[in-house]
Amino acid sequence: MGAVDNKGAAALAIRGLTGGYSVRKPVLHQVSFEVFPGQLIGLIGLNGAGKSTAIKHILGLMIPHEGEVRVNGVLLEEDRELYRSSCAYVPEQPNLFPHLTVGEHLQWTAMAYGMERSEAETKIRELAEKFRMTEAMGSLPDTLSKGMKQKVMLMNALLASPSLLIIDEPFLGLDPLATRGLIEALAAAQAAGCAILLSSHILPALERRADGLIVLHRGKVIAHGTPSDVKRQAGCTDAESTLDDAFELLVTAAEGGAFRA
Ligand SMILES: Nc1ncnc2c1ncn2[C@@H]1O[C@H](COP(=O)(O)OP(=O)(O)OP(=O)(O)O)[C@@H](O)[C@H]1O
Repeated sequence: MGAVDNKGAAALAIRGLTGGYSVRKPVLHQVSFEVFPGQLIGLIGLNGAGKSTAIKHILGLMIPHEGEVRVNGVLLEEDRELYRSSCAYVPEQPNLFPHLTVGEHLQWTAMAYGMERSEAETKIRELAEKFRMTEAMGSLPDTLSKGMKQKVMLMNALLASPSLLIIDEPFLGLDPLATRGLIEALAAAQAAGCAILLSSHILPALERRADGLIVLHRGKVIAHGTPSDVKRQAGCTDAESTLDDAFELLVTAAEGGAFRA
Protein backbone atom coordinates (compact mmCIF):
# COMPACT_ATOMS: atom_id res chain seq x y z
CA MET A 1 0.00 0.00 0.00
CA GLY A 2 2.26 2.77 -1.20
CA ALA A 3 4.24 4.46 1.55
CA VAL A 4 2.04 3.07 4.32
CA ASP A 5 4.09 1.40 7.04
CA ASN A 6 3.12 -2.25 6.94
CA LYS A 7 5.61 -4.09 9.09
CA GLY A 8 4.39 -7.23 10.82
CA ALA A 9 1.26 -9.31 10.33
CA ALA A 10 -1.95 -7.74 9.09
CA ALA A 11 -4.85 -7.44 11.55
CA LEU A 12 -7.15 -7.62 8.53
CA ALA A 13 -6.19 -9.18 5.20
CA ILE A 14 -8.73 -9.34 2.37
CA ARG A 15 -7.58 -11.18 -0.74
CA GLY A 16 -9.49 -11.46 -4.02
CA LEU A 17 -12.86 -11.05 -2.30
CA THR A 18 -15.79 -11.44 -4.65
CA GLY A 19 -19.07 -11.44 -2.78
CA GLY A 20 -22.50 -9.98 -2.23
CA TYR A 21 -26.09 -11.02 -1.95
CA SER A 22 -26.31 -13.33 -4.98
CA VAL A 23 -23.66 -15.41 -6.70
CA ARG A 24 -25.07 -14.45 -10.10
CA LYS A 25 -24.69 -10.72 -9.40
CA PRO A 26 -21.79 -10.04 -7.01
CA VAL A 27 -21.47 -6.61 -5.38
CA LEU A 28 -17.73 -6.90 -4.69
CA HIS A 29 -15.25 -7.91 -7.37
CA GLN A 30 -11.76 -9.14 -6.47
CA VAL A 31 -11.32 -6.73 -3.57
CA SER A 32 -7.94 -6.94 -1.81
CA PHE A 33 -6.48 -4.81 0.94
CA GLU A 34 -4.85 -5.04 4.35
CA VAL A 35 -5.01 -3.12 7.62
CA PHE A 36 -2.02 -3.39 9.97
CA PRO A 37 -1.96 -2.93 13.76
CA GLY A 38 -2.01 0.77 14.67
CA GLN A 39 -3.23 1.90 11.24
CA LEU A 40 -6.38 3.84 10.48
CA ILE A 41 -7.56 2.99 6.98
CA GLY A 42 -10.47 4.85 5.40
CA LEU A 43 -12.96 3.00 3.19
CA ILE A 44 -14.55 5.47 0.80
CA GLY A 45 -16.96 5.28 -2.11
CA LEU A 46 -20.25 6.62 -3.43
CA ASN A 47 -23.59 5.41 -2.05
CA GLY A 48 -23.97 1.82 -3.21
CA ALA A 49 -20.23 1.35 -3.91
CA GLY A 50 -20.14 -1.72 -1.66
CA LYS A 51 -18.67 -0.44 1.61
CA SER A 52 -21.34 -1.96 3.88
CA THR A 53 -21.23 -5.20 1.93
CA ALA A 54 -17.45 -5.35 2.46
CA ILE A 55 -17.98 -4.72 6.19
CA LYS A 56 -20.58 -7.53 6.37
CA HIS A 57 -18.04 -9.89 4.80
CA ILE A 58 -15.35 -8.81 7.28
CA LEU A 59 -17.72 -9.35 10.20
CA GLY A 60 -18.46 -12.84 8.90
CA LEU A 61 -22.13 -12.05 8.24
CA MET A 62 -21.71 -12.96 4.56
CA ILE A 63 -19.70 -15.76 2.95
CA PRO A 64 -17.26 -14.84 0.12
CA HIS A 65 -18.11 -16.26 -3.31
CA GLU A 66 -14.37 -16.20 -4.00
CA GLY A 67 -11.29 -15.08 -2.09
CA GLU A 68 -10.82 -14.80 1.65
CA VAL A 69 -10.96 -12.53 4.69
CA ARG A 70 -8.46 -13.13 7.49
CA VAL A 71 -8.40 -11.43 10.90
CA ASN A 72 -5.01 -11.84 12.58
CA GLY A 73 -4.24 -14.47 10.00
CA VAL A 74 -7.32 -16.55 10.85
CA LEU A 75 -10.26 -17.40 8.57
CA LEU A 76 -13.72 -17.34 10.18
CA GLU A 77 -14.20 -21.07 9.51
CA GLU A 78 -10.85 -21.91 11.14
CA ASP A 79 -11.68 -20.39 14.54
CA ARG A 80 -15.02 -18.56 14.81
CA GLU A 81 -14.53 -17.56 18.44
CA LEU A 82 -11.05 -16.10 17.95
CA TYR A 83 -12.09 -14.37 14.72
CA ARG A 84 -15.23 -12.82 16.21
CA SER A 85 -13.59 -11.80 19.51
CA SER A 86 -10.80 -10.04 17.59
CA CYS A 87 -13.26 -7.73 15.80
CA ALA A 88 -15.40 -4.91 17.16
CA TYR A 89 -17.96 -3.01 15.10
CA VAL A 90 -19.48 0.42 15.71
CA PRO A 91 -22.49 1.00 13.43
CA GLU A 92 -23.55 4.40 12.08
CA GLN A 93 -26.59 4.57 14.36
CA PRO A 94 -25.77 4.04 18.05
CA ASN A 95 -27.97 1.19 19.32
CA LEU A 96 -28.01 1.36 23.10
CA PHE A 97 -30.40 -0.26 25.58
CA PRO A 98 -32.76 2.48 26.84
CA HIS A 99 -32.94 1.14 30.40
CA LEU A 100 -29.20 0.66 30.97
CA THR A 101 -26.94 3.48 32.11
CA VAL A 102 -23.61 4.13 30.40
CA GLY A 103 -21.79 2.30 33.21
CA GLU A 104 -24.18 -0.66 33.01
CA HIS A 105 -23.58 -0.98 29.26
CA LEU A 106 -19.87 -1.27 29.93
CA GLN A 107 -20.36 -3.73 32.79
CA TRP A 108 -22.54 -5.93 30.57
CA THR A 109 -19.93 -5.90 27.83
CA ALA A 110 -17.18 -6.79 30.33
CA MET A 111 -19.32 -9.71 31.59
CA ALA A 112 -20.04 -10.88 28.03
CA TYR A 113 -16.29 -11.02 27.36
CA GLY A 114 -15.68 -12.83 30.66
CA MET A 115 -13.39 -10.10 31.99
CA GLU A 116 -12.20 -10.25 35.61
CA ARG A 117 -14.15 -7.80 37.77
CA SER A 118 -11.14 -5.76 38.90
CA GLU A 119 -9.65 -5.69 35.38
CA ALA A 120 -13.03 -4.55 34.02
CA GLU A 121 -13.40 -1.82 36.65
CA THR A 122 -9.93 -0.44 35.90
CA LYS A 123 -10.47 -0.47 32.14
CA ILE A 124 -13.93 1.11 32.43
CA ARG A 125 -12.53 3.89 34.63
CA GLU A 126 -9.66 4.50 32.18
CA LEU A 127 -11.99 4.57 29.17
CA ALA A 128 -14.40 6.94 30.95
CA GLU A 129 -11.53 9.33 31.67
CA LYS A 130 -10.09 9.08 28.17
CA PHE A 131 -13.49 9.77 26.60
CA ARG A 132 -14.34 12.45 29.20
CA MET A 133 -17.45 10.45 30.15
CA THR A 134 -16.84 9.94 33.87
CA GLU A 135 -19.71 12.24 34.83
CA ALA A 136 -22.08 10.49 32.40
CA MET A 137 -21.54 6.96 33.73
CA GLY A 138 -24.88 7.00 35.61
CA SER A 139 -26.85 8.51 32.68
CA LEU A 140 -29.43 6.75 30.52
CA PRO A 141 -28.99 6.88 26.70
CA ASP A 142 -32.04 9.16 26.17
CA THR A 143 -30.30 11.93 28.13
CA LEU A 144 -27.12 11.82 25.98
CA SER A 145 -26.23 13.75 22.81
CA LYS A 146 -25.46 11.85 19.57
CA GLY A 147 -21.72 12.33 20.11
CA MET A 148 -21.95 10.99 23.66
CA LYS A 149 -23.98 7.97 22.52
CA GLN A 150 -21.32 7.29 19.93
CA LYS A 151 -18.65 7.52 22.59
CA VAL A 152 -20.52 4.86 24.60
CA MET A 153 -20.58 2.61 21.52
CA LEU A 154 -16.88 3.18 21.01
CA MET A 155 -16.04 2.59 24.68
CA ASN A 156 -17.98 -0.68 24.55
CA ALA A 157 -16.14 -1.67 21.39
CA LEU A 158 -12.72 -0.88 22.89
CA LEU A 159 -13.36 -2.46 26.30
CA ALA A 160 -12.31 -5.91 25.16
CA SER A 161 -9.20 -4.54 23.37
CA PRO A 162 -10.12 -5.76 19.88
CA SER A 163 -7.32 -6.09 17.33
CA LEU A 164 -9.62 -4.76 14.62
CA LEU A 165 -12.15 -1.97 14.99
CA ILE A 166 -14.60 -1.33 12.16
CA ILE A 167 -16.52 1.93 12.26
CA ASP A 168 -19.30 2.99 9.94
CA GLU A 169 -19.69 6.72 9.22
CA PRO A 170 -18.80 8.07 12.69
CA PHE A 171 -18.57 11.77 11.84
CA LEU A 172 -22.15 12.49 10.74
CA GLY A 173 -24.03 14.76 13.12
CA LEU A 174 -21.03 15.44 15.36
CA ASP A 175 -20.09 19.00 16.30
CA PRO A 176 -16.43 20.06 15.82
CA LEU A 177 -15.50 19.30 19.44
CA ALA A 178 -17.17 15.89 19.38
CA THR A 179 -15.37 15.17 16.08
CA ARG A 180 -12.07 16.13 17.68
CA GLY A 181 -12.86 13.96 20.72
CA LEU A 182 -13.65 11.02 18.46
CA ILE A 183 -10.40 11.50 16.54
CA GLU A 184 -8.44 11.64 19.80
CA ALA A 185 -10.14 8.44 20.98
CA LEU A 186 -9.29 6.71 17.71
CA ALA A 187 -5.69 7.90 17.97
CA ALA A 188 -5.50 6.41 21.48
CA ALA A 189 -6.86 3.09 20.17
CA GLN A 190 -4.29 3.17 17.35
CA ALA A 191 -1.50 3.90 19.82
CA ALA A 192 -2.60 0.78 21.73
CA GLY A 193 -2.10 -1.23 18.52
CA CYS A 194 -5.71 -1.42 17.35
CA ALA A 195 -6.19 -1.58 13.56
CA ILE A 196 -9.07 0.62 12.44
CA LEU A 197 -11.15 0.43 9.27
CA LEU A 198 -13.36 3.49 9.03
CA SER A 199 -16.04 3.89 6.37
CA SER A 200 -17.00 7.52 5.76
CA HIS A 201 -18.15 10.09 3.22
CA ILE A 202 -16.48 12.90 5.20
CA LEU A 203 -13.24 13.03 3.25
CA PRO A 204 -11.46 16.03 4.87
CA ALA A 205 -11.33 14.18 8.21
CA LEU A 206 -9.87 11.12 6.51
CA GLU A 207 -7.44 13.20 4.49
CA ARG A 208 -5.94 14.52 7.73
CA ARG A 209 -6.09 11.37 9.85
CA ALA A 210 -5.99 8.23 7.70
CA ASP A 211 -2.77 6.29 7.18
CA GLY A 212 -4.30 4.83 4.06
CA LEU A 213 -7.44 4.85 1.93
CA ILE A 214 -9.34 2.27 -0.08
CA VAL A 215 -11.49 3.82 -2.80
CA LEU A 216 -14.32 1.48 -3.81
CA HIS A 217 -16.40 2.06 -6.93
CA ARG A 218 -19.03 -0.37 -8.19
CA GLY A 219 -17.50 -2.98 -5.89
CA LYS A 220 -13.94 -2.63 -7.19
CA VAL A 221 -10.91 -0.98 -5.60
CA ILE A 222 -10.12 1.88 -8.01
CA ALA A 223 -7.37 3.52 -5.91
CA HIS A 224 -5.53 2.83 -2.67
CA GLY A 225 -2.60 4.08 -0.63
CA THR A 226 -1.90 7.11 1.53
CA PRO A 227 -4.08 10.20 0.90
CA SER A 228 -1.16 11.63 -1.15
CA ASP A 229 -0.88 8.39 -3.16
CA VAL A 230 -4.60 8.51 -3.91
CA LYS A 231 -4.36 12.12 -5.07
CA ARG A 232 -1.46 11.18 -7.34
CA GLN A 233 -3.39 8.18 -8.69
CA ALA A 234 -6.28 10.54 -9.45
CA GLY A 235 -3.92 12.79 -11.43
CA CYS A 236 -4.20 15.75 -9.04
CA THR A 237 -1.24 17.95 -9.91
CA ASP A 238 -2.33 21.09 -8.07
CA ALA A 239 -0.84 21.32 -4.55
CA GLU A 240 -4.17 22.81 -3.38
CA SER A 241 -6.15 19.74 -4.53
CA THR A 242 -8.17 18.04 -1.84
CA LEU A 243 -9.18 14.44 -1.37
CA ASP A 244 -12.69 15.48 -2.45
CA ASP A 245 -11.18 16.67 -5.78
CA ALA A 246 -9.23 13.41 -6.15
CA PHE A 247 -12.32 11.33 -5.36
CA GLU A 248 -14.39 13.11 -8.01
CA LEU A 249 -11.63 12.65 -10.61
CA LEU A 250 -11.27 8.94 -9.79
CA VAL A 251 -15.00 8.27 -9.99
CA THR A 252 -15.35 10.30 -13.18
CA ALA A 253 -12.50 8.34 -14.79
CA ALA A 254 -13.98 5.02 -13.64
CA GLU A 255 -17.29 6.02 -15.27
CA GLY A 256 -15.52 6.84 -18.53
CA GLY A 257 -15.73 10.59 -17.92
CA ALA A 258 -19.52 10.63 -17.63
CA PHE A 259 -19.96 11.06 -13.89
CA ARG A 260 -21.66 14.21 -12.62
CA ALA A 261 -21.87 14.97 -8.89
N1 LIG B 1 -29.77 -6.70 1.45
C1 LIG B 1 -29.43 -6.48 0.17
N2 LIG B 1 -29.88 -7.31 -0.81
C2 LIG B 1 -29.51 -7.12 -2.10
N3 LIG B 1 -28.71 -6.13 -2.52
C3 LIG B 1 -28.26 -5.26 -1.60
C4 LIG B 1 -28.58 -5.40 -0.20
N4 LIG B 1 -27.98 -4.41 0.48
C5 LIG B 1 -27.28 -3.68 -0.43
N5 LIG B 1 -27.45 -4.20 -1.67
C6 LIG B 1 -26.86 -3.70 -2.92
O1 LIG B 1 -25.46 -3.84 -2.83
C7 LIG B 1 -24.81 -2.73 -3.46
C8 LIG B 1 -23.80 -2.13 -2.48
O2 LIG B 1 -24.52 -1.63 -1.36
P1 LIG B 1 -23.78 -1.21 -0.01
O3 LIG B 1 -24.85 -1.02 1.00
O4 LIG B 1 -22.69 -2.16 0.26
O5 LIG B 1 -23.16 0.21 -0.45
P2 LIG B 1 -22.46 1.32 0.45
O6 LIG B 1 -21.18 1.65 -0.26
O7 LIG B 1 -22.37 0.86 1.85
O8 LIG B 1 -23.46 2.53 0.30
P3 LIG B 1 -23.84 3.73 1.34
O9 LIG B 1 -22.72 4.72 1.24
O10 LIG B 1 -25.10 4.27 0.73
O11 LIG B 1 -24.05 3.15 2.69
C9 LIG B 1 -25.91 -1.77 -3.90
O12 LIG B 1 -26.15 -1.99 -5.27
C10 LIG B 1 -27.09 -2.19 -3.08
O13 LIG B 1 -28.30 -1.97 -3.78
